[in-house]
Amino acid sequence: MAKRARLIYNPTSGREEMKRRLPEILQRLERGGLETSTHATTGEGDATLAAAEAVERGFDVIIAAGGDGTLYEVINGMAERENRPPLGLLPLGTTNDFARAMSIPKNLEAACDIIIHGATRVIDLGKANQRYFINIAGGGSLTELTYEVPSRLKTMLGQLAYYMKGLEKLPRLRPVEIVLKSEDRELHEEVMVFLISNTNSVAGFEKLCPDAAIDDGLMDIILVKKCNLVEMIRVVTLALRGEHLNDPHIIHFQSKQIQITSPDYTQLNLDGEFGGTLPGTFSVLPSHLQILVDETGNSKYKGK
Ligand SMILES: Nc1ncnc2c1ncn2[C@@H]1O[C@H](COP(=O)(O)OP(=O)(O)OP(=O)(O)O)[C@@H](O)[C@H]1O
Repeated sequence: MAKRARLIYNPTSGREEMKRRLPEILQRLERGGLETSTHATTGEGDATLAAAEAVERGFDVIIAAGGDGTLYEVINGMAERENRPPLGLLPLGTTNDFARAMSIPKNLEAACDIIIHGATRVIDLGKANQRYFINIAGGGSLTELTYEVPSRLKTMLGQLAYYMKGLEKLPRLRPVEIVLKSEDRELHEEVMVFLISNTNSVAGFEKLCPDAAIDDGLMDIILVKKCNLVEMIRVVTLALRGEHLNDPHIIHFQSKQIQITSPDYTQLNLDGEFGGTLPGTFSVLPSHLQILVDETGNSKYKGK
């Protein structure tokens, strides 16, 4: 019997690619044995409602087509429900960190074939207060830039929009004071940024947390201590090469649960989206979601 799939797609994502390619994608999924119905998201939060509804309706597969923002909303709709079906990804967005971490190609035919093939990998999810994240949670002035870029600008300029916004923000960097408590430590620090990572590749930093594994039941915590602009640029440059962990401005450790408080008003960024403010309790939900992946981990379309 054919499986029933629910394709939740963001029509504005990337360069509105889904608007053009939907018929061809549906046909490919259908031929591969997935009877697929669609939900086009209408705006912020809609993918969360659509994903929750898809679980309730008992679909065999949920497919998130969009960027990391759409994926974040979809996992937030699924995380608290029982009988969560496997989740497939069609990466369309400006940033597809999670898809990249899972070696899911941007080539849509190849990504459809991975979904059709049906191999799954069980992964951890992160929880930040009452919300969930799949890639990374963070805070501090550096992380605020991602959700300041309007969706329309992102569609027009793609990745460039982030960098422009990032450069504009650099002179405004200021540290925040935090108290971080985990199972085995308590830190009082002034930090430029704090990151809590589930995967090892984040926003162009492919070796941000070399030890982070998506299924190890642990989060990787990275703090960048207070520093000046020149030091900050040095840390970022080292981080791009994956050589930052021994820098004196970096604190790095792994944990299952942490609490962070701050006397400063500090926004949280979850997978690139606004995620409330501190105080925050962050934890891992081990083996919480099945992702449809290329089981060889070695797609011939890799990187395309
Ligand atoms: N119909 C819509 N119109 C405008 N915005 C939408 C619509 N549907 C969803 N959104 C919002 O668009 C945001 C960004 O979406 P998404 O991540 O898929 O694409 P992106 O902006 O291309 O990529 P990324 O977030 O990876 O940079 C989501 O946070 C979502 O709330």
